[in-house]
Amino acid sequence: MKGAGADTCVQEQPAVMIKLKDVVKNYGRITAVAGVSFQVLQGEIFGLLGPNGAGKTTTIRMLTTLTRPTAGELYVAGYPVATCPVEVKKRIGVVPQQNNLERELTGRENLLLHALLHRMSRVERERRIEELLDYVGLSSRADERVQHYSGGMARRLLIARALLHCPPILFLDEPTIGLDPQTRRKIWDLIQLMNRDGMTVLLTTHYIEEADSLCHRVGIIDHGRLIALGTPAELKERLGNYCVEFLNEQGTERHFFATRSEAKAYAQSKECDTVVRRTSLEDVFVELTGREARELASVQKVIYR
Ligand SMILES: Nc1ncnc2c1ncn2[C@@H]1O[C@H](COP(=O)(O)OP(=O)(O)OP(=O)(O)O)[C@@H](O)[C@H]1O
Repeated sequence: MKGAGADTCVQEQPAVMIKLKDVVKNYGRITAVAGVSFQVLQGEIFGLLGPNGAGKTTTIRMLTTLTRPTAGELYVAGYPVATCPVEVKKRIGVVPQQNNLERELTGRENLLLHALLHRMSRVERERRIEELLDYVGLSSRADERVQHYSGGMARRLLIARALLHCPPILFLDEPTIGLDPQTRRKIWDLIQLMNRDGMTVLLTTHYIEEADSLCHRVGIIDHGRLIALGTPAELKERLGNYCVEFLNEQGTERHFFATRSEAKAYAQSKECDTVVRRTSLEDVFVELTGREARELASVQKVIYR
């Protein structure tokens, strides 16, 4: 017989905040998303990684009610996106890849405009705008026009705008693209801070090393298909935790091993110079997609006006 105490100690499962089931999106003859299924749990930072044109933005657009899927089901905060778009919109913040701030308005005015669209009361919006300007470090520049903002400042304002109505789920499409390393680090710190405050985060990125250290789980998407899903540690382990790397006539050759001693033994058997190192998430990405993430990041289009 179960004691009363046993019932009170049952651990609650974290809620599923984002769910996709067999989602397809066609644009005419182009299949942008080709049957993707995965879910994101409450409090997770989930990274969607993939080369250009893999289908990441399309996936975010469907989840955030901007594009309808051709087939499949999407749920956000427990609501079906197809039939409850208003309920979904109330519960999500979206940081788009493109800077769509009002350039002629100041940072504060941009936030005010968004607060009015969300029908926030005067008291609430005034409090929340000040709070968020402080949170993203823009209080002293809040009354300057956005056209004078740097790329990093604009990105921080986009994040503040997305958080204005206190959504429990945040979508960020390439939040650090085109930013210098210090600014990128600041944005990632901010994402971690928001996550510590309980927010569920789904983001896309080309900076694989950042996803490696920040995302609890990642999904790798290529040609519209999810080709790997797991924690960064799980994905690296599947490939082999140690890598032996050396140059041949065609370029860099990499071999993966479960243990350091196996990797070292292999390296010693080679006659050329070799490097033995821990496997990175970028190795997983390159092995699965056949493309170098660094090359992809360097050919990104400039997206800030
Ligand atoms: N509105 C559209 N009309 C036609 N084709 C589209 C449209 N939007 C996206 N596509 C195509 O769908 C595919 C997936 O595009 P998507 O923008 O989702 O990729 P992505 O992974 O976000 O790429 P990136 O890293 O470059 O942002 C691409 O082939 C793209 O050209």
